[in-house]
Amino acid sequence: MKHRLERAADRGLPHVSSPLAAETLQRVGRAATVALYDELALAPKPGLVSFVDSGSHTDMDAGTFLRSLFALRHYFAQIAALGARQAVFAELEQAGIEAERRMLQATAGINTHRGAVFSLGLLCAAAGRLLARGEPLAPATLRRSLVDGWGPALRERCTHSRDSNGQRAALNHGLRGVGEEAADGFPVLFEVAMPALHQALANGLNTRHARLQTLFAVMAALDDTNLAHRGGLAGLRHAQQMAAGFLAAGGAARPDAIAHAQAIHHDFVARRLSPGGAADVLAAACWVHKVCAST
Ligand SMILES: CC(C)(COP(=O)(O)OP(=O)(O)OC[C@H]1O[C@@H](n2cnc3c(N)ncnc32)[C@H](O[C@H]2O[C@H](COP(=O)(O)OP(=O)(O)OP(=O)(O)O)[C@@H](O)[C@H]2O)[C@@H]1O)[C@@H](O)C(=O)NCCC(=O)NCCS
Ligand SMILES: Nc1ncnc2[nH]cnc12
Repeated sequence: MKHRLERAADRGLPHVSSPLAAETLQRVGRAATVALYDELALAPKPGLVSFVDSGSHTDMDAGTFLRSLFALRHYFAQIAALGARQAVFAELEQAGIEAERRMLQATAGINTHRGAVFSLGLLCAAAGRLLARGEPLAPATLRRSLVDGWGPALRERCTHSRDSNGQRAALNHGLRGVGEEAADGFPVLFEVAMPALHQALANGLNTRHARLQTLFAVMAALDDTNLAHRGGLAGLRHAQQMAAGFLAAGGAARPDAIAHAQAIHHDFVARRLSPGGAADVLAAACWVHKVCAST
């Protein structure tokens, strides 16, 4: 039985000429909504919102995220279709800005998925671009499609500074923000998260534990500007060390992995830390895994 969000996403398909391409683009967009739901549903997640609790957040809960996902249900198929017709970067950006506006309307101004609108949106566009060329979806081809299609525009965009939490954290601490990650074809996604997810599944971990392992691998490696915004450089480094400690102790394969992750969750809540960037990379990894297996 399909989830309500999946059924709603089915109706959001922009016009494309070939019925086969239309169906495939729809699947790509729907997979993004489902991947964001998968990220939300994972628990425990250090400092992050799940169906169990709101982590380090006082202004939002799982219901806020569900409303945001519902508002975004048409966007991912729309931007995949833009990618399929090799739209210029400004068109992708405009679609992202409009989606972000719908998100903020649905959440009464709370930022639930700004990073995901950007990152997963770009990945959906890269998938559309590949499908239009008749190429298969695989992690390496997706990454190449993104960099070949919009890498120079993304690099150029990084040179414009904006007044945002992420930009300020990146500038103050010399970190790589989401813009640089995107311009380089999301190295942490493709070089850390995807290998971690594949290895965990190959080792026989179930989906929940494999996603937990992936989240911690990402947290240990990513310059998550959300962590730096709330906790300064010390907060970011603390979070990275906790994640590295979890992995070094055996990670999600350890029998008491859930209890260990839960203890780190409590530590992050006490410090008001929230790795929203790592959460987005986990969702992107779930999406890559889904679309590469199903198209
Ligand atoms: C390019 C934009 C998305 C803006 O990026 P910018 O660099 O200006 O910074 P932010 O506005 O801070 O947003 C960046 C979001 O990206 C996620 N993120 C952070 N670090 C990384 C990283 N290293 N790699 C990948 N992704 C990263 C993160 O998003 C998630 O967390 C948000 C929720 O966290 P919360 O703690 O609640 O955050 P705040 O409200 O910021 O603060 P508090 O006061 O509560 O503490 C949530 O968004 C998650 O998704 C960062 O937040 C953008 O401005 C832009 O250009 N948008 C329009 C264009 C567009 O989308 N185009 C799409 C196709 S081109
Ligand atoms: N589950 C979550 N909780 C808080 N911030 C997030 N950003 C992306 N996913 C998130």
